[in-house]
Amino acid sequence: MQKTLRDSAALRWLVLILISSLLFSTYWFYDFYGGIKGLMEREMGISSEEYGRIMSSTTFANVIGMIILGGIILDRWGIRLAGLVFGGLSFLGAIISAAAVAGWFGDDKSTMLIWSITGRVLFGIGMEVVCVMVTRTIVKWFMGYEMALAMALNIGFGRLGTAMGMAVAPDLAAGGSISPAFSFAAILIGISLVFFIIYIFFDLKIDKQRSESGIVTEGEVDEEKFRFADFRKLITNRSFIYIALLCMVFYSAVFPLLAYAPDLLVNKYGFSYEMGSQGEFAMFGSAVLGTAFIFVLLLIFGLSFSMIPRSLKKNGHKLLSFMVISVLFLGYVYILRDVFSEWLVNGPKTASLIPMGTILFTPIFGSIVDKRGKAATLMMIGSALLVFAYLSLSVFNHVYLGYLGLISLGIAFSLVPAAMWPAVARIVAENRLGTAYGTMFTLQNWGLAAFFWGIGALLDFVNRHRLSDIEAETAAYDYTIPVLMLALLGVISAWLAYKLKQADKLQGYGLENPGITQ
Ligand SMILES: NCCCC[C@H](NC(=O)[C@@H](N)CCCCN)C(=O)O
Repeated sequence: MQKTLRDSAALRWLVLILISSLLFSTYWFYDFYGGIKGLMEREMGISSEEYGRIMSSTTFANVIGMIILGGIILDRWGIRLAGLVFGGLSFLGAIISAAAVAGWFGDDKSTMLIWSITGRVLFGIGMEVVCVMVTRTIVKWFMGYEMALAMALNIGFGRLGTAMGMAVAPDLAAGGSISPAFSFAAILIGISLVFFIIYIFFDLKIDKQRSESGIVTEGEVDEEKFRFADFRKLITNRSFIYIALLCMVFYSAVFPLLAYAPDLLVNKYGFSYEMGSQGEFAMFGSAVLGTAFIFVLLLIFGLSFSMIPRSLKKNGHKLLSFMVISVLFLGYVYILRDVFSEWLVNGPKTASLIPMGTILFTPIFGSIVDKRGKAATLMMIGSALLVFAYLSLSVFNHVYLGYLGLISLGIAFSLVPAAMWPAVARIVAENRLGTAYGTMFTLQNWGLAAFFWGIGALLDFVNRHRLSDIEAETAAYDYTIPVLMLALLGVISAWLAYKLKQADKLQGYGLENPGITQ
């Protein structure tokens, strides 16, 4: 068969980097609010419920079908045009939000609130369709190759955006105004759109090659009109129903919590919003140096290890690698103990370690799905871990159990997405993936709308007798009930993953089989 651009590994990964920049910037904008919740409340004069309303507004247009419409448009217009239009929409929404908090439309609370919500609504439509578009692009380039790993790395870029947004936003707002944090996040989206424009050249070229070699092209996909019968077939497919419901319930338990996690740590365990005595830059410097050091050691280890002849390695090499990597990791923690001791008492920085951890774990689990399969089982384990995480963070009060809860949450947040998104591409044909992901994201947005707002509203409600003390900073929010409510979502997720495994056995999509076929 004639080769196309996607048969070159280097080009596949380059394309992944180009399109993932959009995920990095839009996830940054989506999640950086969590790092400055307290500051936003003080500067804009809003309550927890109103903060929840702004976060929840990201989903307002999506709950009434905007992503499905976006997915259908994507399936008809193709990646290039849809990417530009919806990427541009997310940029516009971000600019409006930034202008709102800068007081461009007026500096009274209700004007700021209305325009912040307007910006988030537009941003929400754009970012979700961008996410569908990026996922479909990965399928186009990686199907039959390392698709789960590519999706996991792509999610890793997004998580890096989430983590950095949460961790850096308080520093950007440190001058006493939240406005720079908003402008910076909006500019990032603009820069990533430039990367997407570069990608368009590769997309044009591969489509030309695919049509020359008789493979179905974007153009042919576009010509196929969206048929309602396809949509009906999709939403009556048992495996698709379970995976879509799992997507809704699982993400409702995770994304909203991230928007409150820094505040939870500050209020429950007495963490702070400010950094300690050592100074940001000294700490940042030692973190970068320490990380560079560990990479050099790993490189030396990798190189010397690859020189050992195969016959000598046998089974001992796995144990040896594990031991060396553990020692290096402990050394890393030891060298950076000052950095960690300051970070682990800071709410936004500690919370940012959750998405940060997933950057490492999601590709590891993605690679396992590629090579060994077990996607449905991994989704069950991930959901069960969520239950443990939320019990630790709600009914118990010990800070070490809190850390353990955060680690479990990070692992769950890596396991389920790493297994879920490639699994959809097994259940649904490539030219209907836009509609399938769009449907899943719509359900997900229903859940997010309820829980982004619901946590804030419930928080205000269960703390209603001490709201004035909380405002005067003489009392703290009690997060027990809102987090316990999320543990229940974990139980439902585990059940849905189990039902998915059963449905797959009947329908034979092979979700438990390895993904690499070429
Ligand atoms: N290849 C990407 C697959 C989707 C990953 C998934 N993203 C979503 O669910 C988005 N609808 C919402 C993103 C919100 C960002 N905080 C994910 O796991 O991130």
